[in-house]
Amino acid sequence: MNTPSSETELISSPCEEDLPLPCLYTERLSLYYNSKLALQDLTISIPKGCITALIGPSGCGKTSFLSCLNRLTDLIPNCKICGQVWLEDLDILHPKTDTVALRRRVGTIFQKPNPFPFSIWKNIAFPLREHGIKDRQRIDEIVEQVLVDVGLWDEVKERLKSPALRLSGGQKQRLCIARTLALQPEVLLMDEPCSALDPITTGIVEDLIVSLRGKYTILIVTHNLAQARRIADYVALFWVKDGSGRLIEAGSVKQIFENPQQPITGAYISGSRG
Ligand SMILES: Nc1ncnc2c1ncn2[C@@H]1O[C@H](COP(=O)(O)OP(=O)(O)OP(=O)(O)O)[C@@H](O)[C@H]1O
Repeated sequence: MNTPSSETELISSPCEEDLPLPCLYTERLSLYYNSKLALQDLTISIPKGCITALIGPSGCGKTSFLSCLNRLTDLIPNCKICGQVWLEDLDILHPKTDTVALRRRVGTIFQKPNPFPFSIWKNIAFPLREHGIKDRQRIDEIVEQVLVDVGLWDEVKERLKSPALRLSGGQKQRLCIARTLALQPEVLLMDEPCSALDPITTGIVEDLIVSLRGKYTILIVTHNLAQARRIADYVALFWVKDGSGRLIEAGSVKQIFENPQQPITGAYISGSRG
């Protein structure tokens, strides 16, 4: 996994040679809100088919980084990005990049489950129809498949027409993941997907995320270091330095937790900083 080569004491991962091919790649990515530099010079490659956890204290730019990867930043007034962001051979920041197609390839799961105020079935059918899939039998097949994939089918198959808002928090989050999977993304951006869930439900959603490894490239923002250690293959630590968010260190989960190269990383994972 690449790390920035600027003067900040950043290093390359010793296991770089073993990394799977990158799916996403940023080079000297910086992000401003008005004149405030929120992310500075971030160079990283995200391995394909793996789970990469983004960790770091509040305000260090983890969510802002995710927003660059599917151009949600376009929707934020006075937000400006420079540098490069690639999804395989797609130049994400190119003005001609089709953001609707991009967001289909790069799906987002938010902290708070946000099902539509429709039935369980329609939560999945609606985006499919919006993307041109109109055949009822095909829609039914996809609804069943993605609900099976997220482990929800047996729990809801008798009540597909009942309101999604009546589901429990964990079921809602799994439905939101199913809704995203229905559009066959390549990348899943998950911004603290378990932070609104109790520990048992968190375990169910974590098992689901692990089951998606290999089929999707997953980036997960988490404040839960134990969760990062349990489920991630790779970890990237962000930190605020001189007022802007930086990438401090990125590497395999084993390296970051057992042999961190940077003093800040060691302090953060031991709980003495952050
Ligand atoms: N829309 C916005 N307008 C102005 N500043 C913003 C905006 N969104 C985020 N920021 C600022 O950018 C910095 C990075 O925020 P961001 O939400 O990306 O950090 P984070 O690491 O995800 O934090 P947390 O862990 O608390 O969610 C913070 O200083 C935040 O206040």
